[in-house]
Amino acid sequence: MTATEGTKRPIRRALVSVYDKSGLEELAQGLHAAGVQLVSTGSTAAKIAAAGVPVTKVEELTGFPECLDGRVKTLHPKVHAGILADLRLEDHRRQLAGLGVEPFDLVIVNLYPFRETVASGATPDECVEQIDIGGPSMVRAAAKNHPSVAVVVNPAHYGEVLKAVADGGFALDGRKRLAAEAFQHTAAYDVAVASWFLDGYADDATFPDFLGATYSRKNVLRYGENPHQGAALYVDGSGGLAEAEQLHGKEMSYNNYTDTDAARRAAYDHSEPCVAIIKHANPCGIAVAADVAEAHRNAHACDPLSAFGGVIAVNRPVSVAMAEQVAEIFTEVIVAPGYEDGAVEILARKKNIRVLRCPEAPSNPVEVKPVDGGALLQVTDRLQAEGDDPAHWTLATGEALPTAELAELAFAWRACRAVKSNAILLAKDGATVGVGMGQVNRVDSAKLAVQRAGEERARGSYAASDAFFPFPDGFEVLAEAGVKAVVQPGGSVRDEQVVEAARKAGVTMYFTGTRHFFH
Ligand SMILES: NC(=O)c1ncn([C@@H]2O[C@H](COP(=O)(O)O)[C@@H](O)[C@H]2O)c1NC=O
Repeated sequence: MTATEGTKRPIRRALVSVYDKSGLEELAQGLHAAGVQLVSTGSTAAKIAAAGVPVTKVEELTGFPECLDGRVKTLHPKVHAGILADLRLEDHRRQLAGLGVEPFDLVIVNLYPFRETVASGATPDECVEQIDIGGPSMVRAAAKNHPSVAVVVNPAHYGEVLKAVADGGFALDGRKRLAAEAFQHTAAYDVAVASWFLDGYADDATFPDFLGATYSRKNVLRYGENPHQGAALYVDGSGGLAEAEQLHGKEMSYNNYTDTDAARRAAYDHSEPCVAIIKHANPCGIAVAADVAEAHRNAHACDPLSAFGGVIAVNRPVSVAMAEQVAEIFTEVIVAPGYEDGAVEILARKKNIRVLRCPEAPSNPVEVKPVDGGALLQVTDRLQAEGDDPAHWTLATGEALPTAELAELAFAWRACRAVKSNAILLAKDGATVGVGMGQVNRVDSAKLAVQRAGEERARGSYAASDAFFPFPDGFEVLAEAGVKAVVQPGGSVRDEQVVEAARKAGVTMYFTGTRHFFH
């Protein structure tokens, strides 16, 4: 560190203009007690004065009234020259003196609550009024001029400010840190405003011209997908898994997050109580039932070998009965919208299981996937297509299924979506019994599903294929195993051959007209 970097700049004059007035009185009193002169805007100044602290109003400084409903308050050369003068330069100091402008050493600003106003459902005009103009201008000016000025955008730092003032001011590294935070603050603010414009005003809003997203680091993870990869978790402020409350267990790992995300995606695809058990982003079991304990038993029974060390997601609160079952099985993570009284304590008998509460269902309307040099944006697949409703399926061959059996096939279809392509899934009694995932041809996925189910469970099961059968061979594997019915999108140039194979085998086949690749 050079002498200049270590040298503190004393704070004698501060500009304070804050929307969020928490901690303001204590701050103003502390600054005043340390001999700092305060200059402030409208209601900030009023609150400071009410706390018994002398304060100069910005309009007294500028000689120009705050006007246009607050659209112009601090946008004045007397304010901005006072913030932007590089006090290391003799020439800037001389110019300020000539202009009769006094410099600011400290700028404390926080902005109009634009995002909160949008979230409240306010009208476009009300939202526009909450686009702060003067605030970001001061923040950016002060942050640019961090060699001379300290800028504070977060009331959580007021204690640190008072301490620094008492200690002779901030050193350069402290001012730089505050400046970086200030630019992050205004950047995130501008992204929110820019994104809102696209949503509200652009005609092709689904695929905006500009894709802006800002994240703040929540925590650094031990490592990434592999131990030689560094990793950290970032949040976008919308809640969800990234901000789930951890009620017990070891720190979440990178792979825990990706598997938990996949598990929640699978569990929330069903409206009945559902449990999904995931390993390496693929299901080792998904089941729906009258209650979560039964759903868990059935999901676990699908593939108990693979469920060892799995990640469990539930779309309902975890009951005590379910917690007792889970506590018997080595489980990496369990995530649910809530837990019955006593359930967490039961789960916590195992030291390492990570117990998460995440009240909201997954809700991202779009998915962004990075690719080299850019990103792909797509509308999230939420089983929202017409073909996801059995009422819209086409009977390709065989006897139409009675309602209860059609529901079995519909469960298989919905569950199949959670399986990495190529996906073949066998289900019985509202539970998966055999899952074939991630193969580069559909025949192998079918073989895997049948092999995992075993002869007995495969016979009479209901099968789903995430995409059409390009040839009859994949279907024939299922027919030989004795499946009762198959649902698949249809649409292959060889559909006729596939349907003919089903007809010959006496297997009912439905077409959905909808595909659910998942990569
Ligand atoms: N227009 C301006 O010149 C201006 N200067 C500061 N502000 C904002 O006004 C707020 C503080 O105003 P008040 O002290 O009246 O509560 C702050 O959030 C600050 O960011 C302004 N408001 C909006 O742009």
